[in-house]
Amino acid sequence: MSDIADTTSSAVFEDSEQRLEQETRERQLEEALAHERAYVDRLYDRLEVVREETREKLAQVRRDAPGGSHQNRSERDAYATHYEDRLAQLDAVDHRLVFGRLDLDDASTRYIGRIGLADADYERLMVDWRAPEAGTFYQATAFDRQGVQRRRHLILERRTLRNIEDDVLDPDFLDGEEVLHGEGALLAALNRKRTGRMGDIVATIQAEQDRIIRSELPGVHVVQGGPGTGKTAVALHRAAYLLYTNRERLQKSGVLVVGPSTSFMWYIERVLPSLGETGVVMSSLATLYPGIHAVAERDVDVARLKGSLAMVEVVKRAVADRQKVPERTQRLRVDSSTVELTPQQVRHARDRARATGKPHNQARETFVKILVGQLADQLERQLNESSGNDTDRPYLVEDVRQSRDVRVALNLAWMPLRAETLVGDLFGKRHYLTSAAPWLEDAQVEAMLREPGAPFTEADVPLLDEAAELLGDFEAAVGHAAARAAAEHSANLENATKALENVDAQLEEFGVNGVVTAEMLAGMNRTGAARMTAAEAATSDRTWAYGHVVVDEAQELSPMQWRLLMRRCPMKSFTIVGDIAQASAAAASASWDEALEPFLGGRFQLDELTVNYRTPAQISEAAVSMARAAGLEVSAPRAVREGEWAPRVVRTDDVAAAVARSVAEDLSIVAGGLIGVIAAEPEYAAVARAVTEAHREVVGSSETALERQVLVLTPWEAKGLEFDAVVIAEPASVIRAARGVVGDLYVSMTRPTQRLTMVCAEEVPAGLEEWAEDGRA
Ligand SMILES: Nc1ncnc2c1ncn2[C@@H]1O[C@H](COP(=O)(O)OP(=O)(O)OP(=O)(O)O)[C@@H](O)[C@H]1O
Repeated sequence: MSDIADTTSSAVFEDSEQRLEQETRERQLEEALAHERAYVDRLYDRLEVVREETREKLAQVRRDAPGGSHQNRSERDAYATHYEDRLAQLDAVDHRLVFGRLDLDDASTRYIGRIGLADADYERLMVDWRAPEAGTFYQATAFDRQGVQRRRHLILERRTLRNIEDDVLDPDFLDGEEVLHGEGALLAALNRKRTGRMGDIVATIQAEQDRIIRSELPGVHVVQGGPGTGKTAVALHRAAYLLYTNRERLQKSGVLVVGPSTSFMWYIERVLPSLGETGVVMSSLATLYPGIHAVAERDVDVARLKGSLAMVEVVKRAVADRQKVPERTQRLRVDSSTVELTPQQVRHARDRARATGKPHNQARETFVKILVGQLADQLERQLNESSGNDTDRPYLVEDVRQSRDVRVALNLAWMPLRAETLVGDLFGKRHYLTSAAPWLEDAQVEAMLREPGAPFTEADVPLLDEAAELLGDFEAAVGHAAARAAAEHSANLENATKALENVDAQLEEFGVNGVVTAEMLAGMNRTGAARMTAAEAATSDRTWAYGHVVVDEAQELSPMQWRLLMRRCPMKSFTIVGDIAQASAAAASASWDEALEPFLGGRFQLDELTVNYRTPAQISEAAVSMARAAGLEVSAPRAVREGEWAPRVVRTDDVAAAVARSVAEDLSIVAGGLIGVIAAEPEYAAVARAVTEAHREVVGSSETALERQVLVLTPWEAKGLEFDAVVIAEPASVIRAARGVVGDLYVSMTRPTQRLTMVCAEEVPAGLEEWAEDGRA
């Protein structure tokens, strides 16, 4: 009895002790929250002041009367551009402005946020996450404190501080205080419902990711990592980091971010603006050639052929084929006379033009000049013989140039060409293709040929680029309008340079040099009132040399696509992220060495990411089991979350209907979450119809609207994306559509953050048997 009484009283005692501890913790948390809220308010007040000052300066610039010299106008434009960009940046960082605080060994504190802020007396209030002093926020650990005693995560929702989360690295720091814990900043971020748009991860970048983000600029960094390891997030944050640390250089030359598809670019397009970086060019593989929006290449054999480096020679031959020597001597009328053009003359002129080493359209000038000169000689001789008088040579040359017969003959031999015409003809007219690629088998020729005028495909894009390199500038070759524009541009450039000499000194007060370059100003002048950023200028210029290129889902690139990208960045400064195991494009390489060797030799640095932040462990396990059963080598990253739901394999006779039912279930379970329905070609139409009929108001696709709660996508479109729940229609068919390779199914299975359902009428793919349930009616 007394034992029981003892136990009870000690339990009561423990209970009250625990309650006391709990109360102390809550009080300390409230006090800390109150303190931090006051600081957060101070930061927002300061942001508002800086914003107001910038607005005022912009208004002032705009108030200045229009007119004045060209140089004055350029100067004003430069200021206006700068203030507009600064305002856009200040607006962009408003949401969750600050997210960290460090307490350091020297008893100082340091707040970490999206930008740096100082008060009116230049006292630092907040450090930009990219500044060297912010590095320890991501890197310090209990084993390697780097002078950090406590790292505090400030968890904001828009402007409001909701919670704090402490990592105490030095136990002495606590001095009787409790460690304050919330859900955990990382888990809170990972458990958030997906919106369909990727968000930034500045507040919770993990140490292995931070090391890659902050690595030095030069050279090529390849980041290999399994699904969900944050490759995309890391690549985009690295772009923001590089823009911050190499602002002067990269703002002038620009940064290009390349991803596989339009849906993927749409998914990631808000990350950099949310980090205050707007001047980055984003392009899918379909839009890398200015002015062309290519369609998918449906035939995998054709994609493989067009992606191979053998195409370099094919394009070269296709251009050479357009420099033709006629079989017979031609008689050409020039006014009332007739001159003769022999095949030997044409061959000789062609060889000399080729020997200039200039591109086709520019070498043509040499070709034309030689032949016009020779024909003028003939004409001169004839006229001198008949009249006995000397004729005026310049007039004769002009007569020859103007002769219709001469123009036709020279054009037939060496026509100025656009890349679009060359590549369009190459696949539109059999004789061009068989002449340029005599090694092709008949079936390959048949597969590559298409209706003349058919749209260009993604696999054509590098060929267009290759052709454009060999052909040179078409406009300059055919008309003088372009030459005039170029002269005007160079005059603008001169004015702009002068204007900038004045502007630069004054812009330094922002600590930003070369925000607007002479090139940009000249570009602005070119487009009249419309202002043009380096990014905009770069987008329309195929020959633009970017300062850095980020390639995402890089495992998909064909050798020809790599060749194009290398041309876009002659400095060879790249961040390349991908997962070789996820490759599905026909012309993709089997390893990073194989992909990059032809362009870089072995000169690249390979880093690896090892933690999966997206897919719960249970779902990852099923995906890895399926991949390994099919013999696909996958790196299986460690999942940070266990997950609430096991993956389901539902057996059915009616795939489309069962998919629609699963979507209904997911809609009710992950209420408000995002649902991805993934179907390969054969099922796609029926599935899209069934899902749309059942959930009309919330369904979208890449063809209709991506901003919907339920998206129906092909495996290719789903690449790189993520959803709260994923329903895969007929996995066996996804494998078949990828010609038996399970990479696409593996990618599709690793898209969910919470739930995965696979609906099968056919056989359940090997490795997934243990998850199969019989849902047949
Ligand atoms: N440090 C982090 N903090 C918070 N979220 C993170 C972190 N790292 C990654 N994530 C989240 O994990 C998810 C997966 O990241 P991401 O899409 O970059 O991975 P990935 O490696 O490119 O994936 P995949 O190759 O499968 O397309 C995203 O929602 C991303 O925001």
